[in-house]
Amino acid sequence: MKTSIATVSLSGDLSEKLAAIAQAGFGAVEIFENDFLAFDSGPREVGRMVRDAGLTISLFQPFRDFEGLPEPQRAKAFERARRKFETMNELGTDLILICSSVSPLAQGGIDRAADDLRELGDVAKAAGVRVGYEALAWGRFVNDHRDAWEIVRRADHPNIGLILDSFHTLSRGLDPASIRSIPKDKIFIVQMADAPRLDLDLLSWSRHYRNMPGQGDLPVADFMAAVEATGYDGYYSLEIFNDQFRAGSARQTAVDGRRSLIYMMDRLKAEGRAVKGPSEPNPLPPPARTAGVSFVEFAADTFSAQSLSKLLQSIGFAHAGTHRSKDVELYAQGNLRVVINTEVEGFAHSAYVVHGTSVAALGLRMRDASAALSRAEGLLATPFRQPVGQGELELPAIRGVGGSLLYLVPEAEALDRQWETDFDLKPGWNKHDGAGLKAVDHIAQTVRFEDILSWTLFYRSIFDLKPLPAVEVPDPGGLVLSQVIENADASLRIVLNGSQSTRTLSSRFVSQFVGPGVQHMALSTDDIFATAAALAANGVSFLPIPQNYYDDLDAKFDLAPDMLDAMRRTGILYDRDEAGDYFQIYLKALDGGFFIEIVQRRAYRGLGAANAPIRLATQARQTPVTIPLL
Ligand SMILES: O=C(O)c1ccc(O)c(O)c1
Ligand SMILES: [Mg+2]
Repeated sequence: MKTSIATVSLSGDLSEKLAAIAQAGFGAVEIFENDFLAFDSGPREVGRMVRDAGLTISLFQPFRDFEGLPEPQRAKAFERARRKFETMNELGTDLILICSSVSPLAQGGIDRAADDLRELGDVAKAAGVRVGYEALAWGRFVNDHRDAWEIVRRADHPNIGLILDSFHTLSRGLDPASIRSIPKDKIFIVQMADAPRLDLDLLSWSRHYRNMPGQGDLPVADFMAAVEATGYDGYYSLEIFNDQFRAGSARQTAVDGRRSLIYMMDRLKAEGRAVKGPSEPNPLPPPARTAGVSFVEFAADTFSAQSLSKLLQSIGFAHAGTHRSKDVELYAQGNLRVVINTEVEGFAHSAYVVHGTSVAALGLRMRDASAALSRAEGLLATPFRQPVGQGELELPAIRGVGGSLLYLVPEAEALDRQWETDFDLKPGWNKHDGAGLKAVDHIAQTVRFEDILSWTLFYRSIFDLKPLPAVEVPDPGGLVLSQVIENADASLRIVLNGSQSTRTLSSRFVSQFVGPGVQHMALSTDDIFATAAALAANGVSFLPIPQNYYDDLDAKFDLAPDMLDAMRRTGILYDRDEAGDYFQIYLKALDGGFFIEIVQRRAYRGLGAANAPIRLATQARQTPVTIPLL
């Protein structure tokens, strides 16, 4: 697959954009005219910069309001085109995009437009360039790729072809199947973009909310499959107008872009809907199958390690063993494994120095860890390795949120063998029921608001995880966007939270405390009342929940008075869906904002979103605005 991206998709000036695009492994770049005009080097030098970066210019664009003009504007438009063709020669590109006219002066008519393009084809031929015609979804007369194709067909000129853009086709609900019969040689380039479903006018939707294929709700895979059916073997070029991407990291956006194209093409190949060229690399292993969280690793110093250890023991964990060669302690309860790493070198130490006491790594139980690693690498994840002692287990790992690690733990190693290899373990260490906590129900990672789409794509492309519809949760300091991603049996649920307001607990966690990373983990029990009682006996205190909340619960649900009373006294929250019910209780947050939640679910599918505003308001009342030392 030949990949390209438009400069308009990224932040920065032209040289920053080119560096990011080359670094992410694209073969080509669309030069957006404004990026060129605003840059202070001439076309020859820009062309050289592009080639020095190892890139080709796939397209120069856009050229607006060309077709259907009356004289004298028509002659002027031809003259303007001639000038641009000269610039293209200096830049070193042979393809320009003309988007369908929005000019109030333009006149309609398929033949009139075809005549204009045929005549322009001769000018283009003389200049050694080609012209691609694209239907803007809001074009005055031409706003459907089928009409654009008919114009190109009637123009019948070798230097005039069609440009397809998934957004323009799919935003108008046009059936991409109509692309299948277009001869591939007449498709000069294919532009790709997805978008969330929004009830907006087409132009605003397109100019602000496009996103990477796989990040939105449009049927981009069907569009791409239709293009593949023509035998097209040119560039897939991302053209993403997005306010967040314009403000974000160019390098990250570029990597996300390449990841999205690799992911889409891999999906099509797996479904037998893509043409496999002889030069195509081997397909990736299928989406990596997950089976839950196998362990959670904290980075700490010796001081914070003591408080963490106390906290873990107060919620029923037992100290299970000590690493044979490293300053790492293991705690266990049920199927839960938590390690505290106080090494003064290596990865966990760097994590501690940068983030303070925090979750530095998650172990994910994988059905096939080595296949998972090669899929992750194929999707541009950063692998991580560090030296292990002799005879110690080396687990494949990749970088995740905030530079933390995701260890890919082979299922067979996950519960016991991993620890038996590297740790001196206490007898019966893995038979400890403690307070009845069994497993990780979900892990919540707080990220910068602008990065939610990026991490969602990361998880869903590499793993067998699917995003649920994102929800907005009110915090007293502003709204928090919450995106759940889970596997089919919900044995792994990851929540990504991010907020545009600086005053929410989420934003404060990212900007004042840990940075992007795990803000809370929810542990499951089969009897939340017994677990809460055991914890209370150990001196654990819970987040106090307002009485108003319980009065409302009483009004909403038919709960046994005794149970409601016990919930009221303890601070247990409740929710119900069609499938079953859900109980939650929160421990008070640590200084850095990290907290533990305990849940009991009976077939319930969600994460208690209805209760989140109550919890956030209570936490906000409890969280000092000062910056504690970690
Ligand atoms: O928003 C626009 O005007 C615009 C311009 C050029 C394109 O290729 C496009 O898809 C949209
Ligand atoms: Mg376009």
